Amino acid sequence: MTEPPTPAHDDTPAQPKPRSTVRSLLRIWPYARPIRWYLLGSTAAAMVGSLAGLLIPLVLRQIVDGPVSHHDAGALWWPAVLLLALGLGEALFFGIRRWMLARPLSTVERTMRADLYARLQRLPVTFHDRWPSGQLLSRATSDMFTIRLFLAFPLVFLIVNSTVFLIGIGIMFALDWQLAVISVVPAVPLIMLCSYFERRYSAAARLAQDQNGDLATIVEESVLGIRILKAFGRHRSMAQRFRDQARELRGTELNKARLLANLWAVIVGLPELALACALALGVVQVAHDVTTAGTLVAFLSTALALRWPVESLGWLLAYSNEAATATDRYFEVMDAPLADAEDRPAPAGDRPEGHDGIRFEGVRFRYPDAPGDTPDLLQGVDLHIRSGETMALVGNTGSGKTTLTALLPRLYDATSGRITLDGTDITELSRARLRELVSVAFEEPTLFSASVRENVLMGAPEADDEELERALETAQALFVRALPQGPDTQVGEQGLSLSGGQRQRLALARAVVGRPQFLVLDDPLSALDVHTEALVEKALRRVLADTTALVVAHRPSTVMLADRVAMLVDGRIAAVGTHHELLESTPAYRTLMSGELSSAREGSNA
Ligand SMILES: Nc1ncnc2c1ncn2[C@@H]1O[C@H](COP(=O)(O)OP(=O)(O)OP(=O)(O)O)[C@@H](O)[C@H]1O
Repeated sequence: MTEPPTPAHDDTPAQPKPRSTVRSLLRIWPYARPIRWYLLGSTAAAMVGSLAGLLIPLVLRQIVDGPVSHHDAGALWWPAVLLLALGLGEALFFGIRRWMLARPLSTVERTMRADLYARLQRLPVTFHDRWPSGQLLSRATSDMFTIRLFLAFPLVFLIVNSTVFLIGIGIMFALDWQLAVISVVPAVPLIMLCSYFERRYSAAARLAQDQNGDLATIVEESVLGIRILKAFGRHRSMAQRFRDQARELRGTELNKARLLANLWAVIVGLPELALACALALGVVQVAHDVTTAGTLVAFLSTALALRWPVESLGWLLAYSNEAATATDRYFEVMDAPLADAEDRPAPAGDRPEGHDGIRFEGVRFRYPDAPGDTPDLLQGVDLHIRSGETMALVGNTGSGKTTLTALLPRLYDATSGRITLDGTDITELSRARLRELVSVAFEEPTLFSASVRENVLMGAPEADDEELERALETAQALFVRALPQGPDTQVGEQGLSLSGGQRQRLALARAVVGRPQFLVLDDPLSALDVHTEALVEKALRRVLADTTALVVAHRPSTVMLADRVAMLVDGRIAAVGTHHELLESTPAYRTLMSGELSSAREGSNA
């Protein structure tokens, strides 16, 4: 099993902690509360149906001690009609129980799932960095299903069956206390066994559900990365990984089945043994006229009617346990802390004043799961990007350029130091406001299963067609016009496949459509051919003229878009200046640029 929750971080528990099944299940109550009357009605219907079934043995006693022992066939009519009515009543009320709950339960499931999705959207990137997507997927699907099923069956039947069991035992004591004592003796070992089983089963259930999540992660990764897997001929090894994971899950499921089978054997076996003893004693009692044959029949029928409540106990306990585990897994996500400012109301006057541009002051950063013995990735970055200026950010691979740009829209929060936009600390802005001000285009352009228009207008939902057109023009994404339905063509996973360069241009259009005050571009032209790159650069210059921008650059052509260049070395800004100044003054910059130049040349020669 991969460790969905990583121990080092506080928003994910290291290992499933020992927990109380009841306490876990109680957490579903806020969701179940709106349908409490349906739950109550359904429980009442099941109770009436079960009690109708429990009355049948008493009618049998009347039949045996009356018409049967008196050989009076005529007197059989009414008891027979009563038996039929009780049978039909039992069936009818069980039907009502099912019918009452179906719709309300699907509402509970929908609400819980919607809340989970909303939470996932609000949780910080650090959370998503450490949780495999399959784990989240299985929480949103199979765990939700388990919880719904718990509310539909085990919850209702744990209440109904326990009540029916107690009433049935009461009837048995009323019929014959000696036989009843013999019948209830197995209850003591049964209770002890159930508590032992509960502990073992709960650990196995948790393991199985986590392994299910891991399996979902493998499926998801192989589907998303199918091209890479095929290109590198790795589909067999991936299939082997899947088989290994599936085998582990199978082992855990078999262990669960074994535990359940053992419990079931005892739950069924012990009462049968007790019943056999009661039957033997009952026959002796009837032979000595201590009790009537009708009473013995009624006693045995009641004992047999209680078989289902007792036998179902194992299944109900097992299922309740799985539901408790599913609830724990659900709330692990719901309880994960949101980023600080998410919960903070936006302060009044939520708008930076002045024209100070972007300032990084002593900014330090390390990823929460970075090994303890490694130095901070950013070790005190000081950088001032003047208002209206475009600053290129260069540095070796892995030096932290992307990370530094991710701090601006607060995808991650700086460990210390501060970042200001026109003089306002970004932590004092609401995230919504911050993300209106700062627009980003990442190196990996992600498109969603939606139309081109929807994908681009994510950057400014209220923008009109004219602005959309302008953004597409700026990003040299006019290929959109030639798509089957123009900007309304579906793209992304469920739609038309676009080339890397086309996707990158749409991502760029998304970043510029809202004419943002601050623009962050992470190597925005890396997937473009030389000709398109020149066209995009030309249009981009116009956009950059009106905004304050930080552009991660790997190629000299991208560096040329900028007014000045900052060089990131060992977590600090080692040099700032124009491209030509740095070429003259900074040997490391010269090396970096000549490296990039030669690799660019190699690339274009290839
Ligand atoms: N989400 C993450 N969690 C932990 N470590 C990360 C994460 N993202 C990046 N890193 C690490 O941080 C370091 C810097 O990564 P970053 O992507 O910022 O570098 P970069 O300068 O943009 O590199 P490149 O030029 O190759 O794009 C790398 O060592 C990387 O392994």
